[in-house]
Amino acid sequence: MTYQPRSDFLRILEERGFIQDCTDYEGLDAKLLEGGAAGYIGFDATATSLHVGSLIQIMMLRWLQKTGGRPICLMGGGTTRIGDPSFKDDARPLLDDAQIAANMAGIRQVFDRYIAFGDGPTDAVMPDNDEWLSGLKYIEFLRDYGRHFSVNRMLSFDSVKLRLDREQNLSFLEFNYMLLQAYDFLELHRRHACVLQMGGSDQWGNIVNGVDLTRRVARAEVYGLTSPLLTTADGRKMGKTAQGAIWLNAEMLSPYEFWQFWRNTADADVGRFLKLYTELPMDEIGRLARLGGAEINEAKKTLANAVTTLAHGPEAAAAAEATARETFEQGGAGADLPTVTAPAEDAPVTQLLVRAGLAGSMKEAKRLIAEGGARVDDQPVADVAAIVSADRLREGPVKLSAGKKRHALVRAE
Ligand SMILES: Nc1ncnc2c1ncn2[C@@H]1O[C@H](COP(=O)(O)OP(=O)(O)OP(=O)(O)O)[C@@H](O)[C@H]1O
Ligand SMILES: N[C@@H](Cc1ccc(O)cc1)C(=O)O
Repeated sequence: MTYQPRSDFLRILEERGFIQDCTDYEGLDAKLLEGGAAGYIGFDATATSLHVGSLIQIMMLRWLQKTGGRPICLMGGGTTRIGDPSFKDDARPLLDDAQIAANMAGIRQVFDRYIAFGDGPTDAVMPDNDEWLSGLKYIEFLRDYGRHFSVNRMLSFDSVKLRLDREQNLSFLEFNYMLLQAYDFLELHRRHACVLQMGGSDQWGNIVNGVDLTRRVARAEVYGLTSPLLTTADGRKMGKTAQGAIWLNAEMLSPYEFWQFWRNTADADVGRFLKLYTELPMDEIGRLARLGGAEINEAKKTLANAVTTLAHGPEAAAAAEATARETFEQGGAGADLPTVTAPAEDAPVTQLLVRAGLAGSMKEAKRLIAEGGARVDDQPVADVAAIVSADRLREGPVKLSAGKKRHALVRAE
């Protein structure tokens, strides 16, 4: 984008790499300069935690708060009952009300770490769209709002087009999702004077529809802003449906494993991740990202410490760093390693590797041993039939390793 924003919020978002697209960049900039703008991001309650993909969105809300705006963290209690089809190959499994409530409780805990909630002018609020969606009357909704949507246009958005092009089924239930998310924006505009909706770039279609609906119905100018999607090394969107999600909730991923994820960042991603996921000053990030050779590892530790401190607090970050130091630099077995239990009886190493999640199957475990990648208590395992004895298990936790970086402890039940 050639336009140079003047508002702190957009300047920071732009220089830190958060911006993919905006419905009206200059207009939004002018709105933000008035001060106190309310902006929202919606999160469906499809799991008990958010993950590093949605952390990009949380960081945007955090920057909005830091620069004087009002974050609205919208819980999708209502929309979760439909399931967003955007860029999804199949319909999402339908969750019941109890699951949705439990998921929302988990997600709330995540937010409390990043955003300040309350009644002050920049304090965040957390409404649930079930409040207004569950009471909608079908015919009234169609007459008042449905008439503003063009099916022709809805079908043109990439988020549903791919499913249609592949002739995969898109149910009418899912097709309605876009209308409901659009209606949320209008409702948040009415209730909280919300002027901005943000989200990952997969949300573009849903966001643009909300901007249009609010313009038509409330005759108000509101704005949409999307971020790039964080992808895995093989180019897939990182999310909770992707294998191996990096969760923000300590019950789903220990702070140690979380720390390790950042510590193992690819060299080329260090600068990008420091900008998106930490609040370190830009010149400091520039210096860290330029480090080469072995020194880049210091930058990765700085990244891991900063992101873990935000997610789990400074003590958890320090404990994770200490465990990593013990495990990798001194060859010990840190207490924070992921731990599984096993019966106190002789057990094949292959079975324990699978139990600890270090191998996906017995076949994979055997291959790991055959290739020399498995260790028990830091000693290489040479025999695919090797066992860990009951006595050894009773003595205390056994350390298992797969390659240099993946470790786990097995304790006797
Ligand atoms: N990898 C990612 N990079 C950037 N933003 C993301 C990423 N994954 C999700 N988001 C954004 O986080 C917000 C909340 O997403 P939500 O948690 O509801 O579902 P999801 O993670 O997209 O779902 P799933 O992982 O099941 O595909 C959305 O704005 C979405 O675009
Ligand atoms: N559709 C969004 C979640 C969302 C729900 C309701 C909204 O109003 C906005 C966003 C997602 O799947 O990530």
